[in-house]
Amino acid sequence: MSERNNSERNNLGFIREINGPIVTIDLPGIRSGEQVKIGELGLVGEVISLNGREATVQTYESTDGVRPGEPAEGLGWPLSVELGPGLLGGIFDGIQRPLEKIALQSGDYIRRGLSLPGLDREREWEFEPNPELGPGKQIGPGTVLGTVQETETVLHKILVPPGLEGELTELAPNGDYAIEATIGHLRDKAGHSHRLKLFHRWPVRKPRPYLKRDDGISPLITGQRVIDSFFPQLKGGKGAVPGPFGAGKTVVQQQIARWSNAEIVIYVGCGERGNELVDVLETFPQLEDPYTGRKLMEKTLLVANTSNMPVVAREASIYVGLTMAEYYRDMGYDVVMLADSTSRWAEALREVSGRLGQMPVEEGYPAYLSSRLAAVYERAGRVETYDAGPGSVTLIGAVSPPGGDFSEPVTSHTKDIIETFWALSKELADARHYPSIDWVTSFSAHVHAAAEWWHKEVDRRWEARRTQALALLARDAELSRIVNLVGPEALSDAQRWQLEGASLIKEGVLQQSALDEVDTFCSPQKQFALLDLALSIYDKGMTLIELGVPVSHLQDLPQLAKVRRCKSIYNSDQVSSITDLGREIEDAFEAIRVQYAKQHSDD
Ligand SMILES: Nc1ncnc2c1ncn2[C@@H]1O[C@H](COP(=O)(O)OP(=O)(O)OP(=O)(O)O)[C@@H](O)[C@H]1O
Repeated sequence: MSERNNSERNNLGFIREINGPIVTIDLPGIRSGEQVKIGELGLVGEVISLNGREATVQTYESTDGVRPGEPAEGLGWPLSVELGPGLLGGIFDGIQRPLEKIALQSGDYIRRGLSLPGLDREREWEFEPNPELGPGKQIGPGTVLGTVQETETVLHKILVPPGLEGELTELAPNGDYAIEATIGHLRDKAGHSHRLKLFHRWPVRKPRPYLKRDDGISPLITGQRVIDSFFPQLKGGKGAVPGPFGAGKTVVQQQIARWSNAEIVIYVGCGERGNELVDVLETFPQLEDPYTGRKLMEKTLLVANTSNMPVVAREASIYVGLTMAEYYRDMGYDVVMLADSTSRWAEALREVSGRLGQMPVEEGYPAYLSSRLAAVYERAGRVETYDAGPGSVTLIGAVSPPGGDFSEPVTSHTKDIIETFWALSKELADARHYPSIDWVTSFSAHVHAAAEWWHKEVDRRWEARRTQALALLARDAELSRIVNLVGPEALSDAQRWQLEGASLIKEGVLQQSALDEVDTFCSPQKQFALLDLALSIYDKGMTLIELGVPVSHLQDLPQLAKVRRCKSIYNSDQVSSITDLGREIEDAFEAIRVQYAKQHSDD
């Protein structure tokens, strides 16, 4: 794996056969998973299978024009990324080449074989050594050697790379250092000295180690009501956003990137259509971090496959993103990684497997689709790091099922793996009900765990209220079917009030416009206040209806319209105004009750 090994080997061979992005090479001593350079152009590739000295390579750049007989070179290490300061704010391609630098060197179209390191070699960073360390201290993987202020808002911890352990013999003083400068020395058990730098490399397909899994509970608050209050996600959880074309996947992901309480955001655009990617690349740098007022990119990095990279390159980009996510997790940060979309990633698997002549199982996908998907999601989690407290990677994958059919293999396997499923619905999107997360087909395995947090931090009735709202929505679906069959006249007053209650939940709580300045974010306290408001009105109204008050008396109340608009009238700091409105309506209901009782006694 080390560069030293590489120079000791004769690592030159030649190309035998080319089958699109799959290239067979003849190279004695090559290892499985090794990174290779293919052809005169030096295209980037990775060995995916070995048969003696013959290796099958998956290339991440187009092999057009490359011929058998051209050279193939083994680099001696697996496909790896560079981890150190300078990642945040960056836009990388699927193999961590910095896209902006590439554009400067080779224009908008990436010249094939272009080899550029992920991290800037020139830039200097002010390193502040860890005051608790000094010569003679025993250090190991993940020990925090010191810090670098990577962006205005993110302090980058410089970690001892996994695999290194021993005695610190020297640690550099405070000062400005480029990433390749030596900032310390470590002597291992065998007496070998290792140089420590501000960065290290890590193979993308190997999950980074940590001390242990951590089962602490902390919800990822996204500020989106249908997510937080109905289908909550915990930090370190695995989620999926499946949705048909145009149902709002991008907006959901952007809202999470922007508003969630994650400290680092990694967005991997693995092979969505070119124009969408352009949209992301243009939008993200404009977004502001509402918590700091600074650019969102200060805590964000983007990985984007460019359209001139072959489909198989999408396969690597998820691992590239995940490795960087784990790296920030190891610094003790809560990271959210958005993968857009895992369907396109799976298509890359399908293409490679087809070219390798493997037996397709479902719709052309290989038998290992589900285990690969599971292995990707397995890298999410909340962990206890070696030296930086708890950290987490929350992985949220968008899924774009062809024709919106959720029974297709990628969606159905994903559903078995993840813990939160935010299913976008075409019907809701067509009705302009946003976010179009369908409350019938979506689910969260985190509800009880999240309830602990909600009950402690917000209100102990949270879980009961959530259950009641979902039951009312289910009742609404049943009643709507009856109305469609026999018309609204067939409904009793109580049933009509149930429809009214469900509509208050849908319009007053579930619908949330990302474009509304006030409503784009909703604090947990405001979320609960809105939910409680809608349900309290429903409960009180039902009591009156049971006493015989006609439903129209209640439906005519002018305050109900305000309940529907409340979400965009009051911001998250004005929760008491929402409770006041609740009281006002309660008084109005009481007046109706008194009047009704009086009428009855007069009769
Ligand atoms: N929460 C929201 N608030 C307001 N408008 C929304 C919301 N979600 C989606 N929209 C509207 O729906 C449009 C389509 O959303 P979006 O681009 O996210 O769809 P998509 O599912 O990502 O599409 P694709 O299938 O092309 O990836 C947006 O441009 C916006 O007008």
